[in-house]
Amino acid sequence: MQLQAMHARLGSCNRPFDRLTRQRLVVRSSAVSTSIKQPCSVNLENLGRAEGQTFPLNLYGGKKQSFVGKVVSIERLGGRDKERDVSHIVIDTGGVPFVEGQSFGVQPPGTKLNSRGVEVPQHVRLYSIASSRYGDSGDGKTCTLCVVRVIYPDPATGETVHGLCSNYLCDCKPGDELVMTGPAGTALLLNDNPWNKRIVCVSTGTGIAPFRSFWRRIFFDGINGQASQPFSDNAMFWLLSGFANTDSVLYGDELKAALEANPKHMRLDIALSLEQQNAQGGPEYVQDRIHEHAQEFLDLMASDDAIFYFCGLKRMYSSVLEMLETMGREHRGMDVPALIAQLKKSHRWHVETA
Ligand SMILES: Cc1cc2nc3c(=O)[nH]c(=O)nc-3n(C[C@H](O)[C@H](O)[C@H](O)COP(=O)(O)OP(=O)(O)OC[C@H]3O[C@@H](n4cnc5c(N)ncnc54)[C@H](O)[C@@H]3O)c2cc1C
Repeated sequence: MQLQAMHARLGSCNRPFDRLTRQRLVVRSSAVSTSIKQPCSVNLENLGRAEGQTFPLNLYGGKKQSFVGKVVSIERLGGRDKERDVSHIVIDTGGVPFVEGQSFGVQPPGTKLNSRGVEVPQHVRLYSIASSRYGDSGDGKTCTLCVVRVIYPDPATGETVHGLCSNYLCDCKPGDELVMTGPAGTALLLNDNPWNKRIVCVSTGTGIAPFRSFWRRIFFDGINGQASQPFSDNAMFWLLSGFANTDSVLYGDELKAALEANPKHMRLDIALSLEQQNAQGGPEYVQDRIHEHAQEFLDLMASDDAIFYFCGLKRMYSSVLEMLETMGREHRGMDVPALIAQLKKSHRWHVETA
């Protein structure tokens, strides 16, 4: 069904998680593992709660059953060389609810030996959900993952190592069934009224995945693929994202479309480390882009409403922190660590690093 028709049919009050109340959810699952029963029935009374929001949390996995997701489509996103091979994978979850900023777990097939030499199932890997709660098809039946294929030389032997789960996912085909867990995570939850907030997101590489769920939610979830709520005058979604080069930028066309449709409420800064130079003539990283907007960034940090989100590698976040401290000293003698502690306390500073 066309997205437009789907939205018209659903209406805003008939959406999957908007209408999620204390109810029992039945999800059909076909068996790919003997530990998974079908159909599985999940009691949604134990919802997560944080910052005044209620959301589904850890409905599947751990001591509970996993669920089975079915690959609907897989598309390669940018990155000509294999090292930056990223896949956009749409998965039919049967309607497992989630909210923007959460992750799903995927359990790759096979077993491994644990530290006691006992054969155990492979452990679950987490992947940020890159679609809004309604999925890219708008019917709340799918989620989208954005997965980079992990390939690296073993530091000891120099042999090429292929990450198990990322390669499994990047090689999957439509119709393949995945053992999944979740939804997990409360660190990056999008504020429940982003149309009335100033939201600043900083990412590198596939750290952009949860922020795609944000911009899908903010700009595309309404009828005709438009914003589903009116924006307040100063509402803003500002994405600062770092990639190696133009070819490896993820979701560039979609970001451009969102920017063109919402110039008053969206800002985009992309740093390309192999193509652009910072003020010192070195590679331009996302923290350099923050530095170029230092005054504005610090003003937002000192404001009483802006909300900050960071997602990417740990070293990206430490470089950003270092840069913010430098900026604080350069600009106003601001005590940036104290300010961040305050922002964290008021739930306006969210970090997820891997
Ligand atoms: C909350 C959360 C969200 C995540 N979201 C995403 C996402 O949206 N997209 C995504 O692609 N990934 C995401 N990840 C990472 C993902 O969970 C996996 O860790 C990743 O795909 C690697 O799993 P794998 O099974 O392929 O590799 P494994 O077989 O588990 O191998 C990975 C191991 O290799 C090591 N390693 C990796 N690269 C190198 C290197 N260059 N040199 C030396 N050692 C190395 C790692 O330290 C690790 O021990 C997320 C992680 C977390 C915690």
